[in-house]
Amino acid sequence: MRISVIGCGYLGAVHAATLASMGHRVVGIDVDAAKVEQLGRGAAPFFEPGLDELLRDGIATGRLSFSTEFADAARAQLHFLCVGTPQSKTSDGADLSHLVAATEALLPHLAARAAVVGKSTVPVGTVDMLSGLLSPRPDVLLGWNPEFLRQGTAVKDSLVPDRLVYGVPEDGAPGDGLPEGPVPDGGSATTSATNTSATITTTTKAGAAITAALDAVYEPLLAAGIPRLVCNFATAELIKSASNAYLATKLSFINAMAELCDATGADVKQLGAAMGFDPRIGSRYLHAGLGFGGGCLPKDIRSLRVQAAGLGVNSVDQWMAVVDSINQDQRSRTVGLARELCGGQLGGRRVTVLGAAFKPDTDDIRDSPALAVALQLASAGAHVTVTDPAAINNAWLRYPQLRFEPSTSVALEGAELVLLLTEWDEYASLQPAVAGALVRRRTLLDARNAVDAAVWEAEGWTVRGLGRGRATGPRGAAGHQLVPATPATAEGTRQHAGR
Ligand SMILES: NC(=O)c1ccc[n+]([C@@H]2O[C@H](COP(=O)([O-])OP(=O)(O)OC[C@H]3O[C@@H](n4cnc5c(N)ncnc54)[C@H](O)[C@@H]3O)[C@@H](O)[C@H]2O)c1
Ligand SMILES: O=c1ccn([C@@H]2O[C@H](COP(=O)(O)OP(=O)(O)O[C@H]3O[C@H](CO)[C@@H](O)[C@H](O)[C@H]3O)[C@@H](O)[C@H]2O)c(=O)[nH]1
Repeated sequence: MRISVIGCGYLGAVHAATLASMGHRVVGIDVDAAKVEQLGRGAAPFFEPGLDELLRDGIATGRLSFSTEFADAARAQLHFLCVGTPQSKTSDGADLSHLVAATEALLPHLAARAAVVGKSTVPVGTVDMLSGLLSPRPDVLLGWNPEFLRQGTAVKDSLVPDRLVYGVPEDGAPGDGLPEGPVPDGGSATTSATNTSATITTTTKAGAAITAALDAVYEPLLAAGIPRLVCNFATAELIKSASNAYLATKLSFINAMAELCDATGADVKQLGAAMGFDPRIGSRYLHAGLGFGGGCLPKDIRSLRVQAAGLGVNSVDQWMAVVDSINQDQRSRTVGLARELCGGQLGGRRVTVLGAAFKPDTDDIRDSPALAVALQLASAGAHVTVTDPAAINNAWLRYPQLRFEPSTSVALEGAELVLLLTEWDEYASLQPAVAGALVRRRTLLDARNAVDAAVWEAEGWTVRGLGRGRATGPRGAAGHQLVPATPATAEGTRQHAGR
């Protein structure tokens, strides 16, 4: 099928490349000329394992191209909207201006009976709003197909997703005005609902047509048995928001338990592992630490809050507020622990931060917990050096006030405190003896609970994690906590009493 992908960022570029790998002819459209130029050369404009190869293959076969011109999407039978829906600059809600702009720019170029399918994460009601924008073209199909890929594993997640969700028009809903005629790519107008028992059979003509079109797009995935659920627009919009809200809830739950572990001497790693053996709970997203960041979870739970509050659903509003607040607290708790490990005074201390990306295997620094902590340490007067295997350029462009160093070894030189804030493999597997020879004081705040503290302590390090009980230090040694330059602050004492 001829397909366009509008918006070629972390989601769209991967989506375009994987669709081309499935045999479709794909044109990616983006307003960012530099990004388009890079993608057109088969080079990913961001760090995503496996993407470069997929782009190169797609371009070499002639099936994949990129452009800044919406007119180049005119031959596509199906258009995927993948533009950003960031947090609004003026509220906690989602900024839908990119979606509106992209839809308006696409409108004059839509072929007869083309399909427009959104993948961006949106608040409930967005599809109805876009349907209004597309009303001059009642022949055009509209659907919503939320995406669940994770950065760092985006290629694999796209090629082997857990499920496919199709939001389609229901009886009488906007977008159900499909006139008589063929549907894109010769898809049948009857819905085949054999792929999953969870499929809701749609009876509307437009619903059947968009389902058939998406079935044609995802044919190899459906053939491999990937579950596919067909539902109305509101359900599709909410499935995505609810999924991210649940993941965020699980993370804030285990991080709240980590605080309880610190207050009681329990160990959150053992606690999470033991809980995870229960299949009703599951072990994933129970890794306690500095908390979640990125371009998705934080803004999506805030958007959900705003939606729920607007609808008078206070339970969800309050729930998300607590999840967000626990997550933010992990950052200030980490700064407080750093202060404590520096003897109550961060001013003038040489601190090395390992990690700038919001998680390993990406260069994305959107709402990065690591950088939020680094900034707080710097504003408290510490001399902070940040290192990261992939995200230094992005971080430096965004926060030129911080000092960045690409080499881990150089970054560690002379450090009085090391903070492990993004658990890249190369940090989790650092040799404590090697690192110990570089630093001034062997004190590690492992805010991702990534290293084996006992191994580090055996090399003379004082190691502190989140939720690992009380501070540990090398056996038989006095430890390496700094003597307070000035008495510990009231804030530090209050925050960390009982740990
Ligand atoms: N990043 C992920 O892992 C992921 C996963 C699932 C869903 N999502 C959702 O997908 C959407 C995109 O997220 P992202 O992380 O790829 O964002 P991103 O910022 O990396 O990419 C958005 C792209 O859209 C382009 N763009 C903006 N306005 C445009 C316009 N009018 N026309 C054409 N292109 C335009 C930007 O230049 C940018 O390249 C968001 O709604 C996000 O919540 C993201
Ligand atoms: O046990 C864990 C797992 C994750 N995290 C943190 O949680 C955040 C989010 O991680 P992850 O979900 O892997 O990253 P994303 O790429 O942001 O993916 C989420 O957001 C995407 C955009 O909506 C969705 O498509 C994905 O399904 C959803 O997992 C990161 O800061 C991680 O460090 C933890 O602290 N502990």
